[in-house]
Amino acid sequence: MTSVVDVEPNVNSTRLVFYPLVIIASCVWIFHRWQQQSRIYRMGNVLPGPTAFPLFGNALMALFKKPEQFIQIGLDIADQYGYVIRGWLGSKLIIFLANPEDVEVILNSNVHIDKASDYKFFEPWLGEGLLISSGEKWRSHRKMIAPTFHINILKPFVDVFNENSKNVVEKLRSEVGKTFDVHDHMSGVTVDILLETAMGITKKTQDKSSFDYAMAVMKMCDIIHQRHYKFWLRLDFMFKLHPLFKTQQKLLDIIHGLTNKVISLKKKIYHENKAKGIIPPTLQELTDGKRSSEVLANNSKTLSDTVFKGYRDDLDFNDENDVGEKKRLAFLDLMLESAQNGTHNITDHEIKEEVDTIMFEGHDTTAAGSSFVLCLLGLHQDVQKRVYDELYEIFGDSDRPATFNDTLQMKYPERVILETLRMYPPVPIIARELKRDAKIVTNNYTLPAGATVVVCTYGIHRHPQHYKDPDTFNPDNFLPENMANRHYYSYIPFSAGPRSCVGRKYVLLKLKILLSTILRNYKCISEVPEKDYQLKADIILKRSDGFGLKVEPRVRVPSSA
Ligand code: HEM
Repeated sequence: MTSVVDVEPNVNSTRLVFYPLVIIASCVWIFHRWQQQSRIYRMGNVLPGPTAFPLFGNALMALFKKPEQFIQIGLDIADQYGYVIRGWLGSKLIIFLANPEDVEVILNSNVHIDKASDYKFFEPWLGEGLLISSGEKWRSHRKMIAPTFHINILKPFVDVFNENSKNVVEKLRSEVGKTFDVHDHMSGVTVDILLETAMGITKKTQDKSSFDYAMAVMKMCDIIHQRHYKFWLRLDFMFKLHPLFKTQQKLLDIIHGLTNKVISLKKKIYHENKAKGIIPPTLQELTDGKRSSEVLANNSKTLSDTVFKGYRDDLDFNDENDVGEKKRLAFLDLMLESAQNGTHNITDHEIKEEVDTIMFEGHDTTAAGSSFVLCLLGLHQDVQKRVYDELYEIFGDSDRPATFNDTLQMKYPERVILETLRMYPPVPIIARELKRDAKIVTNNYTLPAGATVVVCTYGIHRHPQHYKDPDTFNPDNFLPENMANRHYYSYIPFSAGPRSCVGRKYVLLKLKILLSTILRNYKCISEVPEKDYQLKADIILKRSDGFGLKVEPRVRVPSSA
């Protein structure tokens, strides 16, 4: 028989568990009811999407999943629900869009330009640089930075691209006969080129601090990636308790230390030169040709200029006065000049934020894009042969560096680059936060203010409605006749509209020079079929199995010889 004394502790412990559970369940229920009344909840639930659970929404779908699984999960959900899908991350409404007409409504708007809160992980590094800023600050900085990517500013970079491409060719000699990860080389050369074109730090003037900087940029990218897919690191207070936080602080000291040092040095030189009467050309002069008698015919339009002509951004409109080669100035020099001569009101701190932004945006995206191109060419030998033959027609068996005009002749290599960015867009999604309701084309849905809109670039690029055999690598997708009836927003590797990528022309020019130099010197071989690529989509699309490649020195004869 149980005594009264034995029963009491059991009853007490049951109460201790039972009452808090009832209180928690009631709170969840009240919260859920309150949420159901809210405008965003009512409007969000009009949209199709998987069943959501109180408190968690659809967040549990991501539990215990690896970043490598996200793309397939996304594609499966899209198969089930279509072009517009709603998801709840707790009480946060996320709307995924994959219809180019809907995407145009968002990306081509001057209203829906605010970045989603997920970009906040960049803040300690990039501050309020162009990538994450919004409102008037973004508008005025964009106005200043877009012209620094004018074709006249980019042309003198051809030498930088050539020199650094030659360096990669030299480094690859030690890899002949091995399978190696080509991304390491693409990442290294990209940082070197950025150091020179963004800050004016040449290979000759590079010292230990620029090497440390390059390493720090690569490691910072990795930390930010981790914060995106490890959900416990997303919370600031958890991140601050993690050892990665201390590492981040050290890396930021290195990165900001160098940017600040270069800015003060450049400013000093600017003032010394000014005292001697040496005034550098203004951005306006560089782009409209006032300081040049050399005027080239404006025949430098490429395939990409046609592909992107429906974007309606501010990059094509500023190339009208194409006046030929000019003095080479880094982006930082141009910003300092604009600040010093009073054309733009920008502080040293803001210049630092913009230089850091260019270093980030220009690095991982380009390294991933170029690594994909080389692996795909290694796999599709027929395509590589065609690329090489076209290069042979331009360069013969010479070892001369590429000129800007050569890049205009590289038609098939350009199609290869565009097709690679279609199948493997380095930025696989773009996220915006709606500050106002947005009416889209599909079913006339109204997306409520407060929602996060995710543009599914990867999904759009792989949709059979826009590309026949979307999973087959086919550079001829970018033949004019095949592009003619395609919606402009069915190809958006660089985003589109007012917030499109300012580095678009820079990167296409750079990739043509880098890749052609490598291919003129090596034959690439890759044995991993595309179906075995383990695609990892966090911020930048990469292969978690690495970008394995083999190279063989090339005998410079046409492939038919
Ligand atoms: C293959 C290489 C590249 C790809 C695929 C790419 C793609 C993109 C995309 C999709 C965006 C929009 C991001 C968003 O709205 O969330 C963007 C923005 C941006 N990109 Fe790139 N990018 C590349 C290279 C570069 C380079 C080389 C630079 C600079 C040297 C650069 C500078 C920027 C900047 C500053 C922005 C922010 C523009 C703004 O918000 O106004 N990008 N890029």
